[in-house]
Parts: sequence; C-alpha cells; structure tokens
Amino acid sequence: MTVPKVLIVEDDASIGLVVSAALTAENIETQICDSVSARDAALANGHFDLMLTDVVLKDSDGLATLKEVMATTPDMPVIIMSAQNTLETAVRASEINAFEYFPKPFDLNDLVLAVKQGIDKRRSAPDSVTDTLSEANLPMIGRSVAMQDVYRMVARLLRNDLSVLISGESGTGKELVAEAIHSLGHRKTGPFVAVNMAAIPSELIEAELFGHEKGSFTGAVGQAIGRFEQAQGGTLFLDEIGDMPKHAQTRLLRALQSGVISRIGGKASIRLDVRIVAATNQKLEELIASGKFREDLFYRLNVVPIHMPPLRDRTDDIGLLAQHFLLLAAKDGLPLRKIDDSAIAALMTMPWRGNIRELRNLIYRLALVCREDTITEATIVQNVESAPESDAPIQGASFEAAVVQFLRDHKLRGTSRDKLYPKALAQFETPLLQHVMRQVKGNQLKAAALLGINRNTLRKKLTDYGIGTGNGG
Ligand SMILES: Nc1ncnc2c1ncn2[C@@H]1O[C@H](COP(=O)(O)OP(=O)(O)OP(=O)(O)O)[C@@H](O)[C@H]1O
Repeated sequence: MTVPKVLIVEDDASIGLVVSAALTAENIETQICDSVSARDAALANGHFDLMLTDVVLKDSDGLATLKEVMATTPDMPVIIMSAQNTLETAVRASEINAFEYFPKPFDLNDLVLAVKQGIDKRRSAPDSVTDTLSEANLPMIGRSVAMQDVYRMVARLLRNDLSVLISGESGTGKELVAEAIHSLGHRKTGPFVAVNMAAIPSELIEAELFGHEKGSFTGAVGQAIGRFEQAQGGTLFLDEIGDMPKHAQTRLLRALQSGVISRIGGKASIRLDVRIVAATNQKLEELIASGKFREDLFYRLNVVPIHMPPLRDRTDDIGLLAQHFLLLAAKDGLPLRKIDDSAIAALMTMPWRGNIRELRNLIYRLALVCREDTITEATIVQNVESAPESDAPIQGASFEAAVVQFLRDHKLRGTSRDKLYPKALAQFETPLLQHVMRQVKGNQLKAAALLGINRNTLRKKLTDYGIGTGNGG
C-alpha cells in the first residue's frame, strides 16, 4: 500500500511543524504550504489523500476559497483547523462538507486520529448547499472551549433530522441553539414552532400539540390544528420537556415511534415531517428515577444531547457578550455605551445564576443608568447589589407558617378581638411592597406593573404604610 500523503496549509510555522511531525510518526507523508496560492500550486501538481487547512491565511481566507478546491478534488477529505472559533466557522466548515473541524488549540492526538479516519474513509458526496452565511446575522456569541463543543455539534446537525435534547440551566441559550439548528439547517425554509410545556395547563397540552376535532372534549368548540401540524416541514421545539405530563409523554412517544399523529377525537392519520428539538433545565435522569418522566421517551429524544454550559463556567465569554448586548441595547434605542476592562473583570466575578439572560438584562440596565460614555467597575459597584439575593429557599418561611405565627402572637397579646384582617394584610403587604420597590429601584410604574395593581392603589398603600417612594417615581 502506498504511503498516504497529506497537504498541510498553515501559516503558523510551529503548528505546521508539530502537526507534520505527528503525522510523519504515523507513517504519513506531509507537505506544508503557508498560503492559498502555494496550496493551489501544490494541489495542481500532486495528489493528496487529505488536506489539513487553517482558515485565515496571509494572502486570503482559506475557507472562502475551499469550495473550488472541493469541487475539483471532491474525493479529498478536508480537515479545518481554526482560531476563528465562532459558530459561523463551524457552520461554514460543515457547509463545504469538511470532514472535521478543529478549533485551536486542539488536541494533537485527536487531530492525528481524525486524519487517519479521513484517509480511510472516502468523503461523502459533495454538498449542494451553496448559501453562504451572513456573518452579521449569527446570533450566538462566545468563543470559549465549552461553546466550541456546542458549535461543532450544531454544525453536525444541519443536514439531518436527528432528535436533539438540549440541557442546561435557565438562560444559558437553549432556545437560541434550537433556533440556530433550525435556521442554519436544511429545514430553514420551513416553520420553527416553539412550545413551552411549563406554560400550558397540563390538561390542554395534548390538544395543543396534536390538535383536536370539534366536540372532542368540553371546550373543543371547533377543529384546531396542533403544534405538530403547524411545524410540518420545519422544526418543533419542545421547551421545558421535563414539565410534560405523563399522559402527553405517552402520546408523544407514540407519535415519534410511528411518525404519524391523529388529532384528538379524530381518526385520520397525519404523517409527520417534523424535526424535534427538546430542551430541559431539569435533570431528566432524576425525573425518570422518581417516575415522572418516561425512560423510553428520554431515549427517543436524546439521540443527540447538547449541554449548554452555565455562564460561570465560561467567564471568558463575558467580555464579548457584554459588547454584543451593548450594541443590541443601542439598536433598541438606549444610549450607545462602551465598557472597559475593569468592568468586564468585575462582571467575571459574579455568580450569574440567571446566566446569559441575567447578563443581558444587567447590560441593558447599565446602558440606561450609566452617566458617562463608558461603563466602569464603579458603575457596576453602584448598580449591582454586593450580596445578590440568594435563590435558595428561605427555611420555614411559608405563608401558612407566618399566618399561624401571626395568630398565635395576637392571642398571646390578648388582642384577638382586634380587626385581624387589616392587621394581617399590613404585615403581609409591607415587606412585599418594600421588596418590590427595592427591586425596581423605586420606580412606581414598574412596581405597579410587577404587582399587577393600579398605580394609584400602590401610591396610597405606600403612603399608608409609610414606605419610602425612592427616586424613580
Ligand atoms: N451565546 C449567546 N449569544 C448571545 N445571546 C445569547 C446567547 N445565549 C443566550 N443568549 C440570549 O440570552 C437570553 C436567554 O437565552 P434562551 O432563551 O435561549 O435561554 P434558555 O436556556 O432557553 O432559557 P430558559 O430555560 O429559561 O427558557 C436570550 O435573550 C438569548 O438571545
């Protein structure tokens, strides 16, 4: 058997040498070139079993010119090594049907293994996708190692319909990933339909998903098309899947197994052409163990798992995200602010329990309240409570326990003939209003909206209870 030959296109001489040495040790012959023009000359003059290429080269974008290379040498697998660790690069690599994509820095052993696999395996048929992505419209920000794993997985999903289960804490970008899989993939011209299981009363979920015929249950006044049918030709995003009631899980499983559904109360079978992407911030394994989630459904959905890292585990993305949200805030009509390194360093130390959503909200708030052009550490210190309120449940603090204690106190003090109701109400409303007013920094309009009461009612209560009205009135 002839010795396989690999072309390495890399303008960082040390990387080129290291890769070349590792491949030579595996009995693979290599040739290194450091520009697109040298690459084209090498390809014109010789046969290579595989090409390894960097993206940004000194004379041109190696990726942009790759389509022509792949058209002329469709059997040669291409592996991309890139320091442009964005979703866009991963997707472009996938679009030109690259055999593999390695964000830098990569593990040399993994790279050598991929080269050997690439040489062994004839590359699959060239892809017809010719659309290039609009750089500006890619919504996912972050270049951390954890996000690169996500991008690589997303890129692998674009030309198939495998079911995807996205896990991760609230606000980590699960819905955004689901949208990226849809809008960058081959179903992009079809609909993207999102349903949040936690937002629909459990008895209505089946009708919501599968639709119903007229009169099939009390309240089914007319015929209704369900979300599955709405998503035909596209993607159905099932958010908070852990909240799906058991009966609906059974029906969903049947639909996924058979590929057909029928409306509730209907007989006709409707064949499905829908990709399923589900998401959860609960640990489904625990729900399975406690009997709340069907294990067989879990395996159906979890064909490709994607885990979204919490923001505190990828703090190196915080700078990029903060800049991104400042631009978004400006597009939304807020003043365009800059942010300096001291501020970013301060943000990197925060716990981010609400993940990217919390960061976005804070950046919008800072853009709004900052008096200077640039957000600094001082702006953050002034506007972020130093000890953020814990999300942990406060022990023994149920309403019921508080009411019982209140009644006992009154009895002990012999005031049980007093008007209990207004007294209890005052005890309950005072801390409620104080906390809400603090949360909205004294803005009565916001407080009224948050509480769902009229602003005049709020103002009267604040006066009655002697609660300071703050500065935001
Ligand atoms: N990588 C990212 N780049 C830019 N914006 C992001 C990124 N990830 C998330 N966001 C933004 O953060 C917010 C929360 O994201 P998203 O709704 O996708 O989170 P989620 O994990 O689905 O949350 P939940 O579980 O609460 O529904 C959205 O405004 C989204 O656009």
